[in-house]
Amino acid sequence: MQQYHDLMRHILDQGTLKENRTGINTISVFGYQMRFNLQEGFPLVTTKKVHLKSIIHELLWFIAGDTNIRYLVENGVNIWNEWPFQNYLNEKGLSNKLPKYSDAWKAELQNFKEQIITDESFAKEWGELGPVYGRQWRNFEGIDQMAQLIEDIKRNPNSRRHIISAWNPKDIPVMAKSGLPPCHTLFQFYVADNKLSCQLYQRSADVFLGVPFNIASYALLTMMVAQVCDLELGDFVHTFGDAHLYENHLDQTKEQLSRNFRALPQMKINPEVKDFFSFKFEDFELVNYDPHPAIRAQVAV
Ligand SMILES: Nc1nc(=O)c2c([nH]1)NC[C@@H]1CN(c3ccc(C(=O)N[C@@H](CCC(=O)O)C(=O)O)cc3)CN21
Ligand SMILES: O=c1ccn([C@H]2C[C@H](O)[C@@H](COP(=O)(O)O)O2)c(=O)[nH]1
Repeated sequence: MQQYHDLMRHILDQGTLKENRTGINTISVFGYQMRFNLQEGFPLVTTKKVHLKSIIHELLWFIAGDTNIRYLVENGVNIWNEWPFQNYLNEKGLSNKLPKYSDAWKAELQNFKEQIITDESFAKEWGELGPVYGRQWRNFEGIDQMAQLIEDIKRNPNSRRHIISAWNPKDIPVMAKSGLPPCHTLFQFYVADNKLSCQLYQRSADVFLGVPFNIASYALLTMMVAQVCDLELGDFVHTFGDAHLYENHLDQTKEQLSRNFRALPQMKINPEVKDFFSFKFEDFELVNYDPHPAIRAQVAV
């Protein structure tokens, strides 16, 4: 995890102060790359505890083509709630009464979450994020990119066209309203020496909160694709556009940088699963994860 710490340090040393739509400024750099050899262990950050359960459920939710937060909330995953919630406040004309990040806003967010679980029609109306990742991966203007990718890797591993794009220009304005235009914009697979590698282009990266999730998610995705295509593991290459630290994450970042690395855990996947779309939560087991304690931080909405 040296590489992740190098990225945080690089931003602290070289980053430029920038404003953005969230109201919380960042320090940011443009263009950066990390590489993780997936044979060396599962790249889950060890200098703070990362909630892997959220990552697995989120990935299965993308793969299922789901775009409503209800499945996530039902499974205790709360990382996507703030965006449909803010949209709900805006539509109901409540956003002035409940200023973002205030205690009243946080209390109302809890109510919103309860209603998503208990009231199916409320979830249908307000829990929908629009045509985000799940939609674009499984139904990009009628194309199931994920199913095609798996078939193409099996049939023609040497191809240089193993790409999935979540960036659908037609849908960007709709996504901007209820969710977010995709941050993990495009990814490509590569097969050499019977090993599968994956590279992600991430246009915008919240390095303290989002990036540990993104690394683990794409490492897991690569392992799943490798298993169903009968390939060994290669590298996960993580390429960034705007990589930033929010100003209210700087103390947490320094705290994390003061901690020592620990050995990487291993991810065990049920070897029986050979159909990419049949993976279930129970098919994944993380072993030997011994992280430092979690570090809390507020997500910028
Ligand atoms: N500003 C921002 N940063 C992000 O990382 C981000 C977004 N927005 N919007 C969409 C998704 C949602 N993601 C998120 C949202 C919240 C956490 C978060 O709060 N993580 C905490 C607790 C996680 C938990 O316990 O489930 C953490 O300590 O990692 C992480 C990723 C990643 N994305
Ligand atoms: O998987 C994700 C999703 C989102 N982020 C971060 C990156 C930015 O801080 C925000 C998105 O805001 P934009 O104004 O649309 O760039 O969310 C992430 O790091 N990882």
